[in-house]
Order: sequence, then C-alpha cells, then structure tokens
Amino acid sequence: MKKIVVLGSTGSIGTQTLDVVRNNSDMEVVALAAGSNIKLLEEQIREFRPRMVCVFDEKKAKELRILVSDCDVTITSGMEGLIECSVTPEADVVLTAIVGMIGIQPTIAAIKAKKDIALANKETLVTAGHIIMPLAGEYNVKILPVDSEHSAIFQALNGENYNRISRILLTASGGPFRGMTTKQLEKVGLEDALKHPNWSMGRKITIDSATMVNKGLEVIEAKWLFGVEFNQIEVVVQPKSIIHSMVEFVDGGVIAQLGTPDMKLPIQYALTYPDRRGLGGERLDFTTLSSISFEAPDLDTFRGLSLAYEVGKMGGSMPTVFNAANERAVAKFLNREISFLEIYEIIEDAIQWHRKVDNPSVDAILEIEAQTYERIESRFHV
Ligand SMILES: NC(=O)C1=CN([C@@H]2O[C@H](COP(=O)(O)OP(=O)(O)OC[C@H]3O[C@@H](n4cnc5c(N)ncnc54)[C@H](OP(=O)(O)O)[C@@H]3O)[C@@H](O)[C@H]2O)C=CC1
Ligand SMILES: CC(=O)[C@@H](O)[C@H](O)COP(=O)(O)O
Ligand SMILES: [Mn+2]
Repeated sequence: MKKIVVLGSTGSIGTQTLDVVRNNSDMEVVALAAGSNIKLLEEQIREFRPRMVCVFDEKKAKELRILVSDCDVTITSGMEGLIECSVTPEADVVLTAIVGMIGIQPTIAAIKAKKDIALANKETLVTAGHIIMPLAGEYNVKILPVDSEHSAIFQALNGENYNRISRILLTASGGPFRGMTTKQLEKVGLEDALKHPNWSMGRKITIDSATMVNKGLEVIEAKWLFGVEFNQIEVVVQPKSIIHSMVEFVDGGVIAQLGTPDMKLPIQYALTYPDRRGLGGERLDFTTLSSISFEAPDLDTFRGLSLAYEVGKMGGSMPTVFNAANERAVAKFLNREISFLEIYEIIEDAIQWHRKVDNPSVDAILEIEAQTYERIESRFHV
C-alpha cells in the first residue's frame, strides 16, 4: 500500500491526485491539507478517511472539527499543522500541491522525516532549491516531479546519464496572449488572462502562464531538478501543449514526451515511479494531428521569462524576491487592484530594490519574502 499525504488537496492538482488514488486500490491517503475550503475537505475526509487533516485557517479548522466530530480524524491548523501532516509517521510520499512558497517548510520537514516528495509546488524549489536538493540527497529521498514539463524531462531521462544532457528544451504554450504586443496587453483584463488555451488549472498558475512567469519559474525548477546550467535550458513555444518537453543529448539525439494535456499522467507517474500503470482519458491520434508547430518565445513582451533567467543566473536570494513579488502582484491582479502589465512593473521594482544575499537560509528566505511584500505595499500607500 502506498501511503500518501496530499498538501493542497482541494485545488486543481490536489483533486486530480485524489482521482488517481480513487483509481488505484493500493494507494491510501493518510493526511490532507488545504487553506480554508472546509466544505470540500469534509467530503474528502468522509471518502478517504485520513488520520490527520490541516486547515491553515485556524477559524475554519475549528468549524471543521465540529463538522467531522463523528470521524476518527485529528484536525490541525497553521504552519504547525501543515508540518505535522507532512511528517505523518506511516506516510511514504508527500505530494506538495499547495500554491506558493508557503510550501517550503512542510517540504523540508517531510524530507527530514524521510518521505519522498511528489513535487507540484514549483515555488518551493525556485526559492529554496539550494537547500531542498542537497537535503534530499542527505536523507536519501526522491524528489519526483509532477509539473508536466519536468515530468516529461524526467521520463525522457529515464535510464540516461544526466551528465550526457546537452540541452533541455522546455516547451511553453505561450499562454492566452501569445502573439500580442505590449500595447495590446495594456487592454487585457482578468477574465482574458484566466483563459488558458490548453490547461485547466488553479488561478495563480493560470495568470503565471499568461505572463510567462510560469515558464520562468519552470526554468529555475529545471535547473535544480536536473542539475543543469541556465545556458542549457531553452524555452520553445509549442502552442498546443502536446510535446511536454524534450531533452537533447551530447550526441544530438532528442527524446521528447508527448501526450494530451492531462495532469493525471504526471501525478500518477510520480506516485507509481518507476512503474507505469493504465490510465483512462483521451489519447493522441497521430492520424488526425496534422502538425505540431514551434516558435521562439517573445522575451521582450513577456518579460516574466527573461526576468527569471536574470534572477536565476544572479542566484542567492534573487529568485526569492522574483517569486515573492510575483505572488503578491498576481494576488493583486486577481483581486482587480492592478493591471496585467503592472505585474511586471512590481517584479522589476522589487528586483532592482533588493540587495542580494548569498546562499540564504530558510529564515533568511522567509524574512526576504516579508520584506518584499512590505516594499510592494509601500508602492500603494504613499
Ligand atoms: N494546476 C496545474 O495543472 C498545475 C499546478 N502546478 C503547481 O501546483 C501547485 C498547486 O497549483 P493548483 O493546484 O493549480 O492551485 P489551486 O489554487 O487550484 O490549489 C491550491 C491548493 O493549495 C491550498 N492552499 C492555499 N494556501 C494554503 C495554505 N496556506 N495552507 C494550506 N493549503 C493552502 C488550497 O486550499 P483552499 O482550496 O482551501 O484555498 C488548494 O488546496 C502550484 O505551485 C502550481 O504552480 C504545477 C503544474 C500544473
Ligand atoms: C500543466 C502545467 O504543467 C503547467 O505548468 C502548464 O504547462 C502551463 O503552461 P504554459 O506555462 O506553458 O502556458
Ligand atoms: Mn508546467
């Protein structure tokens, strides 16, 4: 029996993970965590019978305790609760599908408790990759990618020597605004940005795809997961999201992973690795697929990607500032407080303002996150 903790169980990746568990009788959920959606958590508790559940919001946790008082489950809250779920003694693997760098501390706790990590929460690796990757090596735990591109790269590298990678070709859809100019982007609204051409995902990552910050975060994520340099990671726009990414090896051979845009495959692969299992859903039909097209990303218009390369190469605390500024800016855009292009302005201002700290500790990362938020708020309260 594979015993699983799902952090972010009420979200897009979390609910699809529970679908995978439903279809695999040898998988069992031992703990769940979410932010505040206690209605869905109650349903999940009654169906999956976890022994521990964390609701980050303390008030909602109290309400949930009453709702499920007839169930044999402990309800925790806050960061302490998240960490308690992550180290559940019987768990084999923690699937991290929380959104944002709030996932850092539970992921570190899980690694120290010798749990494998099925990692969807890319913000954790972007901000703390220099801590997480060596720690995983020290505790001999696997970091199994769930992000579709990184799962594709991981699949392409199966059985290969990572030292023989020439380039990683990270594919991007280009988002809903592909082909637009900066002038045209002045007029786009929240509803436009939430229409991803291929994937149905949570709101934050959907906006990140539209700015191409998502691809920038993924470049940094790939650097940590596969131990390559930034000049070995090339982003290629492939608008239909059929090729999920490719690896070019030193001999010029290229291995790609293809499939319909469905996150259940990377989720299930991370949970069954190194095995593969049957999975329902649509299959690619190469007889009707007339073409797969490619283009270069527009780095001047979609500055989220160029800024990520910049902060990634600078290293230290710079990716933390980039990520924290983006998290706050996207929250403001989702709240209709700023325009689409202001997301880039906020990130650029934070990067210019920050003085880089080398090799930041977890405490330093969290402190820099808070300082970045203060800097952003100061722009709005003059
Ligand atoms: N969706 C996708 O297809 C993909 C997502 N990812 C990555 O996976 C992660 C999750 O994305 P996605 O599922 O789309 O996001 P969603 O917004 O759909 O879900 C986020 C989940 O995190 C929970 N959450 C938010 N804040 C907290 C908190 N403070 N404590 C505990 N739980 C919290 C939410 O709970 P609640 O519902 O109660 O607010 C929800 O369960 C992100 O890092 C994203 O970049 C990567 C590749 C693909
Ligand atoms: C499903 C997934 O992994 C997302 O990260 C998706 O790839 C977003 O697509 P783009 O950022 O390429 O638009
Ligand atoms: Mn992705």
